[in-house]
Amino acid sequence: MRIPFTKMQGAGNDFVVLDETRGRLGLTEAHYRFLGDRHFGVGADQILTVRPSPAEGIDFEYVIHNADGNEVEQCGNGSRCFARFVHDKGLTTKDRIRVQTMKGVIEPRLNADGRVTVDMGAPVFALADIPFDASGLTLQPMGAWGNWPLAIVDIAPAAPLLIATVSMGNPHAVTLVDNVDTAAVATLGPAVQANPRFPQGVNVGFLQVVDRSHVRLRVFERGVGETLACGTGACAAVVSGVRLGLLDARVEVQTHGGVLTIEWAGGDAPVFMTGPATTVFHGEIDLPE
Ligand SMILES: N[C@@H](CCC[C@H](N)C(=O)O)C(=O)O
Repeated sequence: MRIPFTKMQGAGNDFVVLDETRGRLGLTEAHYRFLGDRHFGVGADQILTVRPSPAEGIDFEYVIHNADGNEVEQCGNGSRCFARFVHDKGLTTKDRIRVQTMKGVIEPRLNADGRVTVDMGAPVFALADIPFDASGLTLQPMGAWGNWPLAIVDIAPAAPLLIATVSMGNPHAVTLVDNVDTAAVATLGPAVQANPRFPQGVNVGFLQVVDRSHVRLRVFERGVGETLACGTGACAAVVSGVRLGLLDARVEVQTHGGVLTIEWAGGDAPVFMTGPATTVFHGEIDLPE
């Protein structure tokens, strides 16, 4: 079967985007893996599928598969590309779009400067909802780190690691580092990710605070590995930094692939993410049987 696709990227986090607004393509997990494969397929961190409105007041549904073929709840950079895709393809004329994801409705808005701002909803801290099993762990109030849910994760053979856990629809663990360039992303990322305390896995963020409104961030994503940027990871990192008292409500997040602006007023307020969304090329590909 030959299918059309669009290759897109947002701050270097790259996507194969599929249009299912006029009917399902009937893809399997193996097909998503193939599309994400950088050697045998197209190559992408995630495969995004656009579907018609599932309910009154919602414009589209948007389904996300990681490069490993698994369906996941949320993708921040992908949501900006989704908005650019439906707009450029003439599937909507709206600048503000309401889209159903696996974990709730988010609202991207196309800005005059070409960037996209997304209302990502409020962060979730309840450990069971992340989900994160903290049984037997001493959750901190940690002095200068403030009174918030920090946990010491028992990652052998490395020394215990302090992490902040938060869900942006999908699970995140954030740890502070002195310098992202020397952070042990390639070893600690998979170790935290595979920790059984995260029954559904986790995206692992390494956050370097530069000043109260600037951070640097690397994220080892679930189902992919390290990516050039992670939108929900940027939201999770800023939310964690704000809760620690280290960051202001508006922060520029420098990733290896570009800059994202994250705004969070605290509490139950939604997180707003602003960044680029770019079409790279359109193509067609034959799927293996
Ligand atoms: N790249 C994304 C996150 C995609 C999903 C993530 N890998 C997960 O498994 O939760 C983003 O921009 O948020």
